[in-house]
Amino acid sequence: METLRGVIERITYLNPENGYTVAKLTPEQRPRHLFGAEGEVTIVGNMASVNVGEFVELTGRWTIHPEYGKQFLVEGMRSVLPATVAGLEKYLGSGLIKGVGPVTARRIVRHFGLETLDVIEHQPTRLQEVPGVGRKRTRMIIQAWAEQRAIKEVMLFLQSHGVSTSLATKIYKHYGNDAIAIVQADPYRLARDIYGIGFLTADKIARSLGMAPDAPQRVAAGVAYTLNQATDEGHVFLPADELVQAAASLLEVSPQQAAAGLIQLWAWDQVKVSPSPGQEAPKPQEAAPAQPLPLLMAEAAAPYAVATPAQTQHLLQEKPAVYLTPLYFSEQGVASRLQRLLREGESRLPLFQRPDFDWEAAFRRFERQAAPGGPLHLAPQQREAVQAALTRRLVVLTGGPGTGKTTTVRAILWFCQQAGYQALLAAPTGRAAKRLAETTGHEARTVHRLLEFKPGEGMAFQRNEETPLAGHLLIVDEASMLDLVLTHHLLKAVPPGMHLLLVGDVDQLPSVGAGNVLQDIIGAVEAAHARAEGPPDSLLARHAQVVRLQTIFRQEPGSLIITNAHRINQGLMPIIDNQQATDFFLFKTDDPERAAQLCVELVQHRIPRRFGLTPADIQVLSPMHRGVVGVGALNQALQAALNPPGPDKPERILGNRIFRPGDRVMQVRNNYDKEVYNGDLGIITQVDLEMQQLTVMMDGRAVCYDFLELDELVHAFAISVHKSQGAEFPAVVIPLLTGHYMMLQRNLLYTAVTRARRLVVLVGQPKAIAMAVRNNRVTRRHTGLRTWLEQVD
Ligand SMILES: Nc1ncnc2c1ncn2[C@@H]1O[C@H](COP(=O)(O)OP(=O)(O)OP(=O)(O)O)[C@@H](O)[C@H]1O
Repeated sequence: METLRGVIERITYLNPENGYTVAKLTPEQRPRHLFGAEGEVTIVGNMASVNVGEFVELTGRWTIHPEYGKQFLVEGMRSVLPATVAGLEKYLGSGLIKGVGPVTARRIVRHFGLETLDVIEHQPTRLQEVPGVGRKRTRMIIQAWAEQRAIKEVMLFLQSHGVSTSLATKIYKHYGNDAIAIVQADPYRLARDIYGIGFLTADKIARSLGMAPDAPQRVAAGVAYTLNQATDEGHVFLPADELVQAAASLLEVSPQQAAAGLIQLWAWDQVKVSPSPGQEAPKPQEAAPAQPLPLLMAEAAAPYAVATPAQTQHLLQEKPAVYLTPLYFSEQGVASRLQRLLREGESRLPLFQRPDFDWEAAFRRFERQAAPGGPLHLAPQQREAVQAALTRRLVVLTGGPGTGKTTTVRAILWFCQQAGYQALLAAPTGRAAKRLAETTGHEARTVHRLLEFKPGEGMAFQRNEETPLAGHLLIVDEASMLDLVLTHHLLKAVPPGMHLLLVGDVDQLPSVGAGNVLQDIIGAVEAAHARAEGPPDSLLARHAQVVRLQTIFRQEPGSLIITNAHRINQGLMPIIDNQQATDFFLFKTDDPERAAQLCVELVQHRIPRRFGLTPADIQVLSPMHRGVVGVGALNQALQAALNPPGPDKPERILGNRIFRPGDRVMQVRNNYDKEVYNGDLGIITQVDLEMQQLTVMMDGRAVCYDFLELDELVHAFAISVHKSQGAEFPAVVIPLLTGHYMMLQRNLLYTAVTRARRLVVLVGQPKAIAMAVRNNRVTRRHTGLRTWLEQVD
C-alpha cells in the first residue's frame, strides 16, 4: 500500500450511481521515478465525494492499465483542506459553491489569502469587502457553504453505504437535515420519493444498513418496484402470478414471501386487486407482524399483513389483475366516463340532429369551398367520418400517412362553423399541436394546455369535472400517443353532451405511458358493431364508431416514403431502388461498426451535401439503446463529429456524458414545474459553471436546468424510435441490423419511417428490414379497458 498526496485538478469521469471516478491529480511531490518531472497523474477508484481543487491524501497502489498507462488505484481517501493560495482558488472556484466561479474565487482568495476558509466559516459577512461581491452574493455563499457542510455529513454517512456524491446531494436537497434519519428508518423511501434513485440503489443501501433479504419491508418494496417496471413497459396491470414470480426472482425470496409482500401493498392501498375488469376484491386486513421486525425498522413499521396460505393460493391460481392504485382508478375512470359519454347519446340529441339534413348538398358545398385549386371529392370513408363525428358521441378516425385524416378534420371543422358549433382541437405533444394548427388553420393546443395544467400544489388540471371544457366537439389528434392517465384527465373535463373525436394512426407504436387506449377503444367499438346484427343493440354500437381511412391521397411522383410506409404496414418489403429513388434509400452493410460510421457520415456530410439540409434537420432513430448502433454509442459518435469540444464551450460531465453548448438533448420525464415533457427536444445554449446550471432552448423557450437535474436530459443526436413518436423531421437515418432482432418489429419500423417528411435513409441489412416487416407480433400490453368497456353493453 502506498500513499499519494496532492490536489485534484480535474474529474474526467464520474459514475453517479456508484461513485467510480477517474481524475487527474497534481502530486505534492512528484514521484519522479514513475512520471518524470512534469505532469499530473491519473487516479481511479471510488471517490464519490471528491471535488476539484480538493487536497487529498490517498492510499492505494500503482498499476499499469493496458490502454491508459500508469494509474494510481485508490483504495482509501482522506480530504485535507487546501493549504496553498492556488489550491484554495481551485477549490473555491470548482463549482463547489453556487455563485462562485473561477473569477470570483480568485478575487476572494486574493483578498483573504490563506485565511479564506476561516473567513467564510466564521466571519462570512466580511466577504463583502471583496470587490464585486455584494450582499446578495454573500448571502448565496453563506447558504451554499452551510449546505455544503450539511451535505458532507450526509455524504459521509451515505458514502459508507456506497452512495455517490450527486445522489447524496439530491437526497439532502429532498429531505434536508432529516436525511440520515429518514434513510435509516426506511431506505426504500428513496426510490419512491426521489427521481434518479431506483429500487436497486435503495436496496443496496438497505442491505448495507443490515436489512434482512426477506424483511417484509424489502419484499413489499420489491413487489412495488416490479409492478412499476411493468408500468414503464406500458402494462396497466400484471396478473398476480406473473408479478409474484417476477418479484420472487428479483428479490431471491420464495413465491410465498413475494405473495405476502403483495398482500402487504394491497393492505396499504398501494395496489388494487381485481378479479376481472370492473371488480375490485376486498382488501385484506392488516395483522400484527408475525415475527419481530428487524431493529432498524421497528419504529417506522406499520403492522404487517400476513399472507394466509389461502390468499397466496388465490393469487397464484386465480391470477387476478394487480394494479398500482392510481392506474386502477385511471382505467376505471376512463371506462366509466366513456360509458357516461355514450349514455348521453340516449337522452340528448347529437350535434347534427335533423333526420332530413341534406348531407349530400352540404358535402358538395364544402368541396367547392375547401379546394380553391380544383374540386376535392371526399372519399366515402371520409364522408362517413364527418357524419359520424357530428352524429355520434365517440368516434375514432384512424389511417396511415396521407390517407386524408387532416382533410377530414378540416371538413368537420367547416361543418361546425356553418352550424355555429364550437370545436376544440388538441394533441398530446407541443409539436403535434403546432402542426395541427398549421394544417387546419384552427387554434390547437396540447392536452395539458387545453386542460389548463397548473404545476404545484393541489389540483393540477384546472379543467375537470367541476369546471369542464366548454364547446360542442373535442378533436384529439395523434391519439395513439394518449396514455391511460392523460386520457383519464382529459375525459374528466369533457362535459356531458360533448362529442369526442380521436384521430390517429393505430398502427403506430402505442403510447410511451401505460395503456393502449386507442387500440382498446377501437377493439371494443368494432366488436360491438360486429355483434350488432340487425339494428344496433348496444350503447357502443349505437353511439360510437370507428372509421378507417385506407386510400392514400398524397402521392408525389418518385416519392417512396408514403408508399413504403404503407407497404411496411401491410407486411410487404419497402421498395428500395437507390438509382431511381428521390427520398428513400438503403446503405447496405453487415458490419455494425461500419453502420455507425455511415450514420455519422450521412448526418455530417452526405445528406447535407446532396439534399441541401443541415445536420440539424436530420434525426438518427435507432431501434435500440445498447450496442455500436444503439442510441448511446451513436450519440457519442455524433456528438464528437457535430459538436466537438472547443475553447469557448464550457462542459459539464455526468457519468460518461458530457454536456456542452450546441448539444441536441431530449427531456426524459414529465417535469410539470418546468412545463417540459418526456420526449421534448432542444439544444443546449449555455452551460454556466458559476451558477451551476445549463439552459436548453426548447421550441423557442429557454428552459433552465440545475446541474443536479441533468439526469432528466439525454443527448438526442440519436434517439430511440419509441421516443420519436409524434415528432416529424425533414430527414431520418435509421440503422437496422439483424443483431437488433429483439427490436425488429413492424410497427417500430413503420413508426420510424413515418417520422420523415422529405427523406428516409436506412443503414444496414435488407435481411433486417425483412425481419422487421414480417414480425407483426406486437408486444402485448396488459390492459383491461377493452373488456371493461364491453361489459357495460
Ligand atoms: N378526398 C381526397 N381527394 C383528393 N385528395 C385528397 C383527399 N383527401 C385528402 N387529399 C389530399 O391528400 C393529402 C394528404 O391528406 P391529409 O393531409 O388530410 O392526410 P393525413 O392522413 O392527415 O396525413 P398525415 O397523417 O401524413 O398528416 C393532402 O394533400 C390532401 O389535400
